[in-house]
Amino acid sequence: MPHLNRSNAPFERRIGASAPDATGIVHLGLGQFHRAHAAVNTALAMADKGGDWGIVGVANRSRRIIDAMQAQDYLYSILQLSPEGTDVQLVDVHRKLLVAAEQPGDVLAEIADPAHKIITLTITEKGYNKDSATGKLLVGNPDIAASLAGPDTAKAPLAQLAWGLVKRARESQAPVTVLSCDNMQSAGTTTREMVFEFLEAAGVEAPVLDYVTNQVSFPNAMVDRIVPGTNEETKAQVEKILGLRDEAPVPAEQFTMWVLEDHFKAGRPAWEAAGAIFSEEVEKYELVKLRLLNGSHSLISYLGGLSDSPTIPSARDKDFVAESVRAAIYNEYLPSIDLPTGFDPDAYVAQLFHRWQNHALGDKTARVGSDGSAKLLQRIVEPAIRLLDLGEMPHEMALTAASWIACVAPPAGFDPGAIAAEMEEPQREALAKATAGATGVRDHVERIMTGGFFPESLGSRTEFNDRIAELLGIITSAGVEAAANDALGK
Ligand SMILES: NC(=O)c1ccc[n+]([C@@H]2O[C@H](COP(=O)([O-])OP(=O)(O)OC[C@H]3O[C@@H](n4cnc5c(N)ncnc54)[C@H](O)[C@@H]3O)[C@@H](O)[C@H]2O)c1
Ligand SMILES: O=P(O)(O)OC[C@@H](O)[C@@H](O)[C@H](O)[C@H](O)CO
Repeated sequence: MPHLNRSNAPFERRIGASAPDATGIVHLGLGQFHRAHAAVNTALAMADKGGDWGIVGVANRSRRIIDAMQAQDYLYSILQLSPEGTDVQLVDVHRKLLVAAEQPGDVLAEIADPAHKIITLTITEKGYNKDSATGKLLVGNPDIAASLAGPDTAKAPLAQLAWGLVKRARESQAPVTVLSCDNMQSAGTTTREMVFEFLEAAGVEAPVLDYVTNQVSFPNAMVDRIVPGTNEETKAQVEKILGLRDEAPVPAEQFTMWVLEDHFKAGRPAWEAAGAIFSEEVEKYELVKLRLLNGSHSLISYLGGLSDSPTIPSARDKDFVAESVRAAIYNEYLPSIDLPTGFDPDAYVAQLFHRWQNHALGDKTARVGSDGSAKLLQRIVEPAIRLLDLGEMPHEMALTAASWIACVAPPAGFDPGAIAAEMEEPQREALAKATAGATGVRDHVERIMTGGFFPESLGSRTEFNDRIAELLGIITSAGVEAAANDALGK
């Protein structure tokens, strides 16, 4: 089977125009989501309105995607999977690819290059190194600590960004925009805070701080498209449709949404031509998405993981999962959000349930359930505290926490099974250490909730910890469906 490249790529499958050779964007975190979201929007914007917005893509450590894309003249496929059908489209928007671990100096030089007007990020929630308990930069994190000494030591992506901005400040002072495309509340503001804390901890000179204050913007943005991991089946499906071998395709649902603040210091692609929405209510959209979609997604993944559902749609098909998610959304998440103007929550929720039923996409519960310690902070803390303050018990937030604990930090003697074992959890070891020798399920929960994994404002709520422990006890003794029914008051 011939490999995809520029000479054999079918023109009619191309998304938008080919990018020009000139690059205007540097992207850190060349993973699945960037390639199916910002890259696609940028190609579409340039097809309609032009601009020198080719992308320099930076992978963190692995050469896998880069080697495959380079062998294909930077082209790759989006395998769009939905109940309505399957389609392949080709993206041609990257013009240079780097691996940060191998070319750290080159990454800083690309960030500092005045031709580059936007630095986009998908470095994952944990990549911001924000302390769960204090909200401050984790200066003690080994990668951050090692990166503080100087630009040559920059290991973490956040540090590469910060040292790249220092280089830019010292060389050209050219204005630039840093655009986080990660699932975080106040994503831009958070990025700015972490960058500033890093620069202050590194002791950089005052003019650099002035430059970042005045010449670098950090707009907030809400990003949305369900983009699972690639596997051999993805490649086989693309091959069948295209008649070409693509080693770097990305599966994705059809739905896509991007809401951004229009605060760009040095211009931007005409993303509105691709359907992006520019709004001053972005933080409200972020909350809607992080709670209704991502918060529910976490709950589906942990309930699914504990009931042998390998995919989100197979979990969502279970009545007790669907009922739990509806209760979480309508009783606990929605009342916690000041909705954007004109927003129709029922239509949004109906659309979510439809998206979660996408068996063709087959998004994995293990993917969605990964990194829970970084993600649940964005999702359950405020809605839980809100209800507790009103004297009500947030049963579904407690169920989310209990099922997460059951999956990644199970009490002694409980085996959550193979799907839970597949979930990546950066705090797995720390959680195991914190709970070692716990005297029972209540003590186990107490050690997690007060162990620095959650802010004290939630961890200190005894009544919430009691409820988590009750539900965790039911999960371990009678199973997750029984716990979900208990949370539903059945
Ligand atoms: N996949 C989705 O459905 C989706 C949807 C919306 C938003 N997002 C956001 O995009 C992020 C990345 O998702 P993805 O699907 O591209 O994942 P991915 O695993 O394909 O890519 C993650 C990228 O992040 C970087 N990274 C990984 N671990 C890191 C670490 N410990 N520190 C710093 N950087 C690290 C790597 O460079 C990697 O290329 C998510 O965490 C989320 O915030 C994803
Ligand atoms: O990407 P994460 O790791 O923040 O969360 C997992 C999923 O909820 C998420 O990837 C969704 O698929 C995505 O946020 C949809 O836009």
